[in-house]
Amino acid sequence: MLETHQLSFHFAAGTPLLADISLRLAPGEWLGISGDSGSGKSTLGKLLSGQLTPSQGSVQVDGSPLPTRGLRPVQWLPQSPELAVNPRWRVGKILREAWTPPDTLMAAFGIEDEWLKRFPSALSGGELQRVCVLRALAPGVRYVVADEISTMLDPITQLSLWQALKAHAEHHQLGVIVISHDTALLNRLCHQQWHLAGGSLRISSTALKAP
Ligand SMILES: Nc1ncnc2c1ncn2[C@@H]1O[C@H](COP(=O)(O)OP(=O)(O)OP(=O)(O)O)[C@@H](O)[C@H]1O
Repeated sequence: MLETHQLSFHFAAGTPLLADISLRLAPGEWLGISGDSGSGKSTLGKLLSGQLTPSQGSVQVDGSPLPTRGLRPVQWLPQSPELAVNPRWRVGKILREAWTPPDTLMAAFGIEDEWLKRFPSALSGGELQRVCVLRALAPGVRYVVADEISTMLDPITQLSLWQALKAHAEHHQLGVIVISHDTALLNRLCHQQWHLAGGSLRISSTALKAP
């Protein structure tokens, strides 16, 4: 179970951006988060994955705090994949630094062998995004925060990315948080949906889908 307990956060000398956020996500469950631009969705994603430290409260996986070193059990996937990779490494090294995915998964995510020899700048944003999503699915990862990951993809690639992630998540009981402005996407994918406004999360879908 991924849980936050009364999580609060403010940037240095700022007013609180997030206040008393408590949420729970079970393995295999999908949770959607919407909210206006600047409401703090990406900041929440970074807190959940351990990339930022809460001002107050905690994030726990199965009752334990997030580890401070080694593999992060909660992976945050940002909208802009080029910010998440070393531009001086070839794509193959970027991917295999995390793990070596089986060929079937490479195919499911539409990743071509030939890309692995290139540098990130020689891939399109959508191609690099798929590499980054697959990189985040290394064994030991339990939860993924997908922060507007499909915004830059065409509709067909978008669909195949979500199908591949869904199949993998079902098989490995991965919990997924989808951050998006796209209500239709959240309705389609998520068991529960929350809306972030004024620093607080409110349930935005009363009709919770069965996981
Ligand atoms: N390092 C930082 N220092 C100070 N303020 C920051 C920092 N990073 C983000 N912010 C501010 O925190 C607020 C929330 O940012 P965040 O990126 O979490 O919003 P968001 O809801 O994800 O927005 P969007 O939908 O536009 O991506 C914004 O007002 C932003 O300017």
